Amino acid sequence: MGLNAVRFYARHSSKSKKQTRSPIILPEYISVSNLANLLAVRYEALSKRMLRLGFGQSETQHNYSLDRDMATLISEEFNVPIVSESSLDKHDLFPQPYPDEKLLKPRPPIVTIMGHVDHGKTSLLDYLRNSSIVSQEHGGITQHIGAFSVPLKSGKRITFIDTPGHAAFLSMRERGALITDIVVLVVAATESVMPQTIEAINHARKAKVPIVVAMSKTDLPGADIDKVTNDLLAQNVELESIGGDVQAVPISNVTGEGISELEDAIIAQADMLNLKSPVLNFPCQGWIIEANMKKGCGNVATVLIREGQLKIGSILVAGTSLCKVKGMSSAQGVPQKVAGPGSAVEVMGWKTLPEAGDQVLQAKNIEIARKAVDVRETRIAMKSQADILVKRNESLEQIQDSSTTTETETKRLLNCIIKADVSGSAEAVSHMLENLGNDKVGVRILEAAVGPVTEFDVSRAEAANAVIYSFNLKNEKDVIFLAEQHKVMIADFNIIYKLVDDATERLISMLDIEYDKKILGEAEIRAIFPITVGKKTMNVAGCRISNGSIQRNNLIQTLRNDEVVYDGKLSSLKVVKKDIDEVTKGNDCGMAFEDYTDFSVGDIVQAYEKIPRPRYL
Ligand SMILES: Nc1nc2c(ncn2[C@@H]2O[C@H](COP(=O)(O)OP(=O)(O)OP(=O)(O)O)[C@@H](O)[C@H]2O)c(=O)[nH]1
Repeated sequence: MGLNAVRFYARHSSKSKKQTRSPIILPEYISVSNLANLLAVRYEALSKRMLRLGFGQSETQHNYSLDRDMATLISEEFNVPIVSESSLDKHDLFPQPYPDEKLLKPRPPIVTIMGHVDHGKTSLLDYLRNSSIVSQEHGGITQHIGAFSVPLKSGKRITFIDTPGHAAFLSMRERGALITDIVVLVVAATESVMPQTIEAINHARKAKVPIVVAMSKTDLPGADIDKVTNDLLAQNVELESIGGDVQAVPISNVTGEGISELEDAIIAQADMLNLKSPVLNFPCQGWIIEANMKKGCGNVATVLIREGQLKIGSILVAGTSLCKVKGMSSAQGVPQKVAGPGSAVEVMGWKTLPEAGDQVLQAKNIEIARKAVDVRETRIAMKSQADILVKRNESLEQIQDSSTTTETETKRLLNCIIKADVSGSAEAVSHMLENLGNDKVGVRILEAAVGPVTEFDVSRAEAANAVIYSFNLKNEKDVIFLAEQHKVMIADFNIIYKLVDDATERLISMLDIEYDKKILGEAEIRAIFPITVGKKTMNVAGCRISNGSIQRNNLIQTLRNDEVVYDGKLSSLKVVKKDIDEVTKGNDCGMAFEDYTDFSVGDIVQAYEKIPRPRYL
């Protein structure tokens, strides 16, 4: 039933009621029996009330899932106030809008390197990472934390994400985490544009992230910059050298030639983007780049900071993970006390492992963080409950659908569940059954699966009025017994054509029986006599038998101008005043018909027998 109708009934049925119960939170979907639990009423009481509200019988079943609007209306009927799920939001954490432009400070660009396999992404990242160590005071061994920053001579910095290009970029973009400001597209000048180059271009374009091209392997013979330029043009990437707006820098990851120019190009692009973030007096916000368990450190996660400053002791929430920052270190292994926008730091202190792509938000204190985690967990639980309910409803509907639509106006369907020894035979059986039938009857396969018939198959078959075809299987006695109890047919076969014959017979038996009429005798109505039976007067047809004979119990039809005007039975057959069983050709008799007196002189009365026509597909 429609929501408006329910609303109408609810409005008109509820007297002014005072809400007395403590409020409940309704998920997006809830089953009828779960709603009964939540409302603390018996299922029977709830379904009764629902029927009164105008819900259909099927909508009051235990497993039927109600959407939040419906459940709210019903709950109101029981005086139970509802707290909307959105009220959970007030305990959650959300990214803060940027303050006044004047309070924003320039931040380093965040760069992802993408490109075709073997074109030099890793080599470029290695070169950049090594150069970052060399130029660091506390130089040491770099640790892989998923991102690192390269300080430049100019004092500026670039942060590179160094998880495998495509995967990281895509998974984060899918989660709505647009972390990257610029894509460096590595194209080997020896090979030029390749399929993954095009893919990377498309990803960057979709995400509206500008590209800087790094033409690698220019130290090798065969490097052809013009070809790369033209091939990129064919992909609508117009390089500056031919008047476009995309910067391209020839580099060698082996000699390091061109790499500082590439850094300059990235900075120039970043300047155009005018990347700025709030730093002071703003909660720290960022993204999880990687997370793992580290021996001696517990759960660690790399946080790429976009806004604010992260400090030891800060409280963070990412997804449903909570962290009181115990320690931080850079990709160069340098411990950090404070990290600002554009920095990637490995953070210790996570209670549980967050996921790459989770947004990181700072909470003012641990209570606020805990509440946020709580509401997020509640939301996830509600979502998964809703998903389960929706799935359950779908399968319920499917079963109901299959049982109710077994007989459609146009075609009757034999519902079948096929169980077979191997998938090949399950497929073969379903293929053959699917092809059976005609425009009036056919087979609907609810399931074709491998393995013996289960209790679930039996209950499903019962609900859907289906036959279970079991092919080449030994079924358990318990299941066979259960099927017998529930009058479910398990048709067992080892030979496929016998199975097909069985299904064919079942289909044939579903066809309507059509009959031919064999005329046994014929009479003409020659006069109409009124007779008195008790206090009633009724008309009787005076007939003469012109052909064959007419018996008292024969099926009778009356024809007028060759059209059947009556089809039924005699209520009496008399010769003179005597009841008689049969009158033969040439004799006169009086006939009265069951519920029919509208006959006329000249009508033809025929006695007939119904002969069923043979049925076949
Ligand atoms: N001569 C030369 N060799 C390079 C250059 N860049 C990369 N190589 C070599 O090319 C091969 C592939 O380089 P990688 O950096 O592993 O390429 P990749 O794009 O990271 O490859 P995947 O990770 O497999 O996608 C390696 O043998 C590198 O040494 C370059 O600029 N010049």
